[in-house]
Amino acid sequence: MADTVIIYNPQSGGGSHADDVEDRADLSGYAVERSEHAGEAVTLTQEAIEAGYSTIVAGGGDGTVNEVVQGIDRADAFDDVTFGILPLGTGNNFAKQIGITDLETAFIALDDGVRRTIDIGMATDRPFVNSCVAGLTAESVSGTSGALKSRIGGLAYVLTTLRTVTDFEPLQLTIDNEMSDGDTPTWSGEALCVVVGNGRQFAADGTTQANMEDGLFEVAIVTDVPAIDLMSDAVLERLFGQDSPHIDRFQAASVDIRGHSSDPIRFSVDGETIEQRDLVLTVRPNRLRLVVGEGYDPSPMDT
Ligand SMILES: Nc1ncnc2c1ncn2[C@@H]1O[C@H](COP(=O)(O)OP(=O)(O)OP(=O)(O)O)[C@@H](O)[C@H]1O
Repeated sequence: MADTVIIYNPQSGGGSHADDVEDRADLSGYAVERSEHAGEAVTLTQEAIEAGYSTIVAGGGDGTVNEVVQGIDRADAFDDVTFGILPLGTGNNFAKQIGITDLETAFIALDDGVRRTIDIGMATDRPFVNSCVAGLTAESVSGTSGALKSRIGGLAYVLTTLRTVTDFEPLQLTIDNEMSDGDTPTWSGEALCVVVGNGRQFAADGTTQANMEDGLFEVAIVTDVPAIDLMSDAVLERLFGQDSPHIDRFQAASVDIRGHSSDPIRFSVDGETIEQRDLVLTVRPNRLRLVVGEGYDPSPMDT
């Protein structure tokens, strides 16, 4: 039996890749399981693990990545399997961050590439690889310019959302953090959004890469936005770039977010929306064994 299975979403990225995927998978001797409806990749992953596959590949976009990671978690198999990605979605945001830029690169990495073991985040009992955003969510991902992203990192996604939102009520929050030195500071106040990043695009120091193997989240609290025209990238960069007075940035091993109002807060956990008043986010250090591309630099902050 093959030891690698591709959990394939034929609808991702608008479809039309089925033949390429099946042919190329055949060449490498990988099995393919197609999902037939949203959410099915979770159960297909659990079944594949039960059947004995040791490398589980999400063939799709960020939604499929999310479902396969949920499946690995539900099978309690982080210690047993390696996770890979074929970037077949529209955005492929997470795949790009780990050097998996296109289909052929992905197959080369699966066949013979580097494996790293990265941190994952837990939003209570829901695993995430990229981010959890409270408040404003990154709805305008497609409208985010690459240039702005390369200058202010993953926050660019959230901040360009500000252009489409006119009446967003700030959240009243208390946030308890556990820092790497054991300190547990509390933040309390009004925030437009809180971005808890695990992925490489959420860099604490304003660069575009964060370390995904350091056991820490990169946290950014956007505290206020001046009432000026945000349409130009230059304005966003000036307001929210390095040392911005409008953002508090820090690293933490756990983040406990509690709303002051009785209304629930909207959280986007790797793109899935949940609504609740409180949420505890913890890092599970070095938890997910991952197939990465050549562009993946394990500790970009140190270079
Ligand atoms: N057979 C299917 N038919 C319809 N929807 C499906 C099917 N299989 C999976 N899905 C759903 O499609 C959603 C979107 O897929 P996915 O994220 O893989 O691609 P995408 O949206 O094109 O890419 P990205 O998220 O990277 O922009 C997933 O959340 C999944 O639940």
